[in-house]
Amino acid sequence: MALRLGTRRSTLATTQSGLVADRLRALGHQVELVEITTEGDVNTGPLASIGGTGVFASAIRAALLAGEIDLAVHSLKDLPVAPHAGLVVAAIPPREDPRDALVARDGHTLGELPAGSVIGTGSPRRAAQLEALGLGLEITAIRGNVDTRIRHVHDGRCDAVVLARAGLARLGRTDEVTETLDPLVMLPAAGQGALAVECREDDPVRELLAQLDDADTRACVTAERELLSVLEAGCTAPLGALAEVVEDLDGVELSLRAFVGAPDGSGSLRRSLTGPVDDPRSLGARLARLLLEDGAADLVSPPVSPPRPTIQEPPA
Ligand SMILES: NCc1[nH]cc(CCC(=O)O)c1CC(=O)O
Repeated sequence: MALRLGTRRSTLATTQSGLVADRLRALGHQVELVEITTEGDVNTGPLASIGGTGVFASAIRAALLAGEIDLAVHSLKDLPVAPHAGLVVAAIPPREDPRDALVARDGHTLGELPAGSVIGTGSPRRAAQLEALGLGLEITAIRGNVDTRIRHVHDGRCDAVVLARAGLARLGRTDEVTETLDPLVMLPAAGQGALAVECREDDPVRELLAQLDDADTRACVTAERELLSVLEAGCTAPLGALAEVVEDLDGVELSLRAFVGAPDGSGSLRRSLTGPVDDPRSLGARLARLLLEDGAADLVSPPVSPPRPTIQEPPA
């Protein structure tokens, strides 16, 4: 019997699902794609107001638990960090380029865009990092699929947009990229560029899917997601995180860099640490604690002003 792979209908989702289906077919399995409509596809309001990026995953997870499909492919960055009861991420295949990319008018790089240029992004993380550069760029909120967002630049509605390079690569659109943003300037979302292959926890298909897992990618995204989870940043908070397997004088290590910004661009923090590749969780947690010690909590959720002391009326 063919494995039923549940996917969202967007071109990016079906392309990503197709990549995983092809890998499974190459291992000798039959796979059929089952299209599922999610709330995030139907509702075009700002993501934050319709439940965050988790809206993309929830309908698909329900179909998995109901036994309507056997596996699902998610963009890992859209998958909530909390484990889902009854489900397991059976494989994290090799990651695509995790960096963000600029698509700007006239082939411009970020540095070439004059002050006052309009940058379209619906991502608080991208907006906060653009603000932090202090270039006088104007951020305007946009949503929509990759094609729609690129069209905003060709239409002249935006001078530039920022997109995940991985999405553009999978769709064969990297020719639109005018600058791939160095992580020193723009840290990607935790898990960006990576896919998550999910199935039911007790399904034997789990073993088969595990063959698609890439150990280095899993270590990197585990560190990034642990950081996210400890910071309790939630899916729309301005947080960037990138882990990489690096080789230094001591041998192979995991390097983790993070950015936390205030939603209004009023402040930001960048920190980095390295740790052993075989303990990515500790690295993520350590960097999260360092950021918290240095004031990240005030950026992630600005402290509410303490209630004014009230004068107690003496009992009558
Ligand atoms: N939030 C939408 C989304 N989810 C995954 C990708 C791109 C692919 C990836 O990051 O793996 C995108 C588009 C984008 O951010 O430009």
